[in-house]
Amino acid sequence: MLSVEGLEKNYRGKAVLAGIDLTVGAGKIIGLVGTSGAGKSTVARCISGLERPSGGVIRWDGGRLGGSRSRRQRREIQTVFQDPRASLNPRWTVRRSLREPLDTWFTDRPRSDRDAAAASLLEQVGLGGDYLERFPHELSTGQCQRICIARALAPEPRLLLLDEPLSALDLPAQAQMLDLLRELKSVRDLSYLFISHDIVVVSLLCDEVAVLEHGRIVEHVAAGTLLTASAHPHTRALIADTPILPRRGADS
Ligand SMILES: Nc1ncnc2c1ncn2[C@@H]1O[C@H](COP(=O)(O)OP(=O)(O)OP(=O)(O)O)[C@@H](O)[C@H]1O
Repeated sequence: MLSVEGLEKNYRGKAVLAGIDLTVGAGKIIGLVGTSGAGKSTVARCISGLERPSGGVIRWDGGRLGGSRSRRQRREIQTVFQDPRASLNPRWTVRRSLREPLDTWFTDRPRSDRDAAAASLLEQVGLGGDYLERFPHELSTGQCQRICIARALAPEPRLLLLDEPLSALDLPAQAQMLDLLRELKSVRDLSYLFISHDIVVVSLLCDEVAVLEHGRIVEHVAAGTLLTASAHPHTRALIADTPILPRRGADS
């Protein structure tokens, strides 16, 4: 489905991405983990078309994803960003935020179908119809992120780029969001590129994980063995820096 080959990005002559190779197959959840500044969001912005790569090739179903993209290419890859409040228009009700992508992508569908689709999207992200008339300031950050996910799902994408979607949320909301992402993937035909600085979260959600350090992928690991059998020193350092993991030999 998605393949990234030798992706490079320079900002003012400084290499931020130095040859990234990444594949997201159908139905897969691929994690991209790294510390702040490693280049994770730059990868997402290049895939989504917000940034023009300095080198390398991005392919979608074998076809090149360049600067100008087909309507189908734009519809099939959607992004969810880190800060849900910044992603929503504060003056729009939830109904309007959900109708906007439906009206953009499905002008051919009757208005009643688009109304029904907005209500259905809301239900799929675990919020009832009484949220339709609310504004973002009347919602929790977790509820705002659910609306952002519903908006991303509205165009019926095949791939979601999830760029730190949990980092604005408290721990209970993060756990609920992980459950929601698993559920959505199982009921819709979706793949995820899940970007996070949190190695525990990626190990819980993903099938495979790429570890990014200073714009290079230093290791690709099966998520099931990420915390126990990863070999690269940077991955071990990320694990060691994670406070909620019990330390071997620590006082109990
Ligand atoms: N538009 C830009 N112009 C110049 N430098 C940039 C630009 N965008 C990102 N950078 C630099 O590129 C590097 C990677 O940034 P990026 O946002 O991709 O990292 P990240 O891993 O997503 O970090 P974080 O988790 O903090 O967002 C950083 O050093 C950043 O300062």
